[in-house]
Amino acid sequence: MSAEKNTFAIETTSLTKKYGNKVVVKRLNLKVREGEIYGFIGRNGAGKSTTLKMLCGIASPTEGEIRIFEKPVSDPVVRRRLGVLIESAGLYFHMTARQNVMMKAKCMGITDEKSVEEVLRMTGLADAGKKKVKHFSMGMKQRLGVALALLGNPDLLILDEPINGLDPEGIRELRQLILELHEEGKTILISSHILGELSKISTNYGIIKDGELIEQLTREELEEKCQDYFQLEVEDVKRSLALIQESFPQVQAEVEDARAIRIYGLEDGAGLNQMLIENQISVYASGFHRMDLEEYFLERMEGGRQYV
Ligand SMILES: Nc1ncnc2c1ncn2[C@@H]1O[C@H](COP(=O)(O)OP(=O)(O)OP(=O)(O)O)[C@@H](O)[C@H]1O
Repeated sequence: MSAEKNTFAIETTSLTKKYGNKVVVKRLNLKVREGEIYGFIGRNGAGKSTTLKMLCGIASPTEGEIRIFEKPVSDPVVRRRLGVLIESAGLYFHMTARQNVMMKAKCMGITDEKSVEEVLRMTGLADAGKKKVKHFSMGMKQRLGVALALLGNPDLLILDEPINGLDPEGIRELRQLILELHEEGKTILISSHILGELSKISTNYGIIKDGELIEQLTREELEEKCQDYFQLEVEDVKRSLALIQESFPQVQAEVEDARAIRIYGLEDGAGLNQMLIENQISVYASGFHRMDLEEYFLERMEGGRQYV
């Protein structure tokens, strides 16, 4: 993977957007370093698209500041370094892929045909021939949207939900393309609510909930958080917790629901079961689990667990 640098491709300070009285993006301090694939994750309506629109200059912030490559987003130099795929990619359905790309190239003042061929090749559309966009699969349309975003060879790509509507093959192709672009040194911000997919490519994550950035973390930090745990289903959660804390003071235990407890940092699962049984607690089920990334994100977006 390409090396991450220490300069910021995107940095926002207290970025806020209100629609009427509703605050949909709240004081966001988003930081994306050059060379990262930044997975921007949140449920539908969390504020992802609104944030991305502000980053691209499509929507104006109510408050706060945005810097792209350490310059204001309005700077024309910044505009040229930015490629964007947001919502409907602005495709002309009665035209072919090549005609669409040529049209956008013309609007951008790009006259050399090589650039057009290059983005078609990179997105696997060079052989789409005379087929009109209206006959394209969803995957082809998304790839064409990415091709348009790639015109002008931008250093930063902002892709809003590019996986939406793609079949597994389309997802695999897009993933491959994003990884190749990253290898070339591009910084990529990609939003999605499909967590499993993002976790296959992202080097960094930002989790947005109700307009607030509740966490930013690296892939390594995330993997560390997805540690093994021991899960117990017992008849008396409260008494079990007290007994666990007394007998295994080094572990961290948390209530999952009315019957289940999660224990981190435990090595001797059998010993813990034995201790509970000796104390007349019925253990219905127990075993070691590994939290996957999806589970972690869901818990963060649902407001976290209750630690004891
Ligand atoms: N132009 C607008 N006027 C009023 N409210 C809006 C407007 N655009 C978005 N919103 C509201 O802002 C909130 C955040 O929407 P946004 O589209 O940014 O979320 P999202 O995380 O991208 O979700 P989705 O994946 O569903 O697009 C939602 O409650 C939405 O209804």
